[in-house]
Order: sequence, then C-alpha cells, then structure tokens
Amino acid sequence: MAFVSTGCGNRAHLLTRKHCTRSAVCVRPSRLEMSAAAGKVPVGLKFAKYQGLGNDFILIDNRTTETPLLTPEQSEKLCDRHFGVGGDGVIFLLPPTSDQVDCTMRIYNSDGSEPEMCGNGIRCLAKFAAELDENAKDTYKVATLAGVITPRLTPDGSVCVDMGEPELELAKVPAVLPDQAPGASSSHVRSLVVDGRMYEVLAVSMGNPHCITFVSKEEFEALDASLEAIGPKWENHPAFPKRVNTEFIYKERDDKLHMLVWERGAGRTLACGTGACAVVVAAVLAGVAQRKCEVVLPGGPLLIEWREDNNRVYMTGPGDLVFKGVL
Ligand SMILES: N[C@@H](CCC[C@H](N)C(=O)O)C(=O)O
Repeated sequence: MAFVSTGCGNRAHLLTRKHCTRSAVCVRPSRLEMSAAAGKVPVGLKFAKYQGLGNDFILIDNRTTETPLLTPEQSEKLCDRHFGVGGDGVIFLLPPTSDQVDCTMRIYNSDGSEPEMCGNGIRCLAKFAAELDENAKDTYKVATLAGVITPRLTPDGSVCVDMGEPELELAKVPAVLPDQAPGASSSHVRSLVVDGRMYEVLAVSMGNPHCITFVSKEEFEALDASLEAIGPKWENHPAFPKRVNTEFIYKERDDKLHMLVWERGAGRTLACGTGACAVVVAAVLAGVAQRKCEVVLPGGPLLIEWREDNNRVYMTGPGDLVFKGVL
C-alpha cells in the first residue's frame, strides 16, 4: 500500500512525508474511512468552512488517507445551501504524493464534478494547512490535478499563489474554435456564437478551462441580470469538450478589469481565482491591459500579475475561516 501519513494520529507526520514507525497502525482504516467507503455520510467528520472573496468551500482534513473521505454525491449534498452546509465546492487536504510537495489538494465542485484546480480554494487550503500544521510554514507546495501550485502566506494575512504557466494551445484547453475572428487584433481572439449571438472570445487554461469575452459596461450589467439563463449555454457549448468556466469582462482602466463569472460545475459564484488569472492573460494577449491588474469580482478584488520573465501567473487575495463544524 502506498504511504499513508497520519493514521497513527501523530501530528509530527501530518504534512511531512516522514515514514511512520507504527506503520501497522498507520494503514488501518479509520471508522470515518470505512463509512465513506461504504457510501454513508461519515457522521462525526469534522470540517471547516472557508471563503475567498465569497467563493466558499467546505474543507476536509483528509491527511489520513489518499482517498477523499466524501464521495462526489455526498459533496454535492453538503454544498446544497438549503439542505447542507452550503458551498461552491468541497476541498480535501490529502497526504503528499511525493517528496517534492507538502500536501495534495483535490476538489469537488458543488455539482460533484472534479476540476483540476481552484485558485480561491488553494488560498483557503493554505490557511487550513497552516492552521493544522504544528510547524506551520509560510509556503506550501501543493500537488493538484493541474500540477504543483505554490501558495505563500504573507504577513498581512493574504495569500500570494504561484499559479504556474497558462496554457494557450486550444487543443489543451480544451477548446475547438474557428480561426482568428475577422478584424481581431490577435490570433488568440476567436469568434463564438452563443445563444444566437456572436462574441469575440479567448480560451485559456490555468489547469482548468476558461473562456473569456470582453463586453461593454452596459452589456456587463445586462449579462449580470441574465447570467442564470445564459451561463449554462456557455458552460455546455460544444466548443468546450470538458465544459468551461466563462468570464465576462469590462475594462475600467489598463490595470483594472471587472469580471463576472459563470463557473463550470458551480454556476454563478462571487469570485474565481483561476478565472481572474485567465482573464489577465487573455487581456494582455488581446492587447487591452497591462500584465499587472486588479480584477474586481462581485466578492471583491484580486491582484493578478502575468510575469514576462518566467511566463508564470501570480494571484494575491484573501482566504478566511468562516466556521468549523462536525457532520
Ligand atoms: N472557483 C475556482 C474554480 C473552481 C473550479 C471550476 N469550477 C472548474 O470546474 O474548473 C477558482 O477560484 O479558481
């Protein structure tokens, strides 16, 4: 069996990859693990509710096993805002997968689907990991389905995350879009017809797929009012084989963009960190913004920088504990 870090309950083993000398005890599944495996909601499972700009998550301390303690179906139920705890997703803090990382993050969206990455979520996860870690560090290397992502806790309480390099190759986003839109300033700008209307769009992956479109302030306000109607048409558009997160943007200044988001698997949310990163990349490629921008979301602002020297995107914003509970 692969290494299991903490079944023995020894806090020294929590985020490190130290081998436990009591391995016979370490690998024995707990009652919580057994009830999760049996498909039951694990009564007694502790959770913490965090939010990053109102994008809210149920965090589970899952360091005792490599398998999430909740199934996608259970996570969907817990995310229900009337019948559950309420959240845009459930995030699991799992043991490290190699010596190169401190821990692993997995996430289920509120519809139970599993995305590759979550920007606001990883800021919350870093705070959660630091709170649980006896030897709290300021930087954590986190394995995700989108590769290793590195959040750093800063003295002012915000979290700055090295989000890695954007992926622009359409087949890898993945997106199937026609050639450059007629008259567009950049080959990255494509046309897409959604609900009978033609939009100019850019597709960017930050590990997960994003489709970005720039609109006027008036259109932005109209989209805000009709997001529940139009959002699913973008999310499930045949141009995006893995569905897509959609960001609608209007520009206030070269370094200040306003963003509305319809998330794959979660619908309207108050913020999307990977989305804000993808937006700045798209805005730079379209020639409409600087590399360092404030992105204003319904839940508040994120600071995003797409660095020219290393092609990496950095995101800075909050991640805060709301409450703790027991299922
Ligand atoms: N809110 C997140 C993104 C969560 C995943 C997304 N819904 C997807 O399916 O890709 C963020 O802050 O990045």
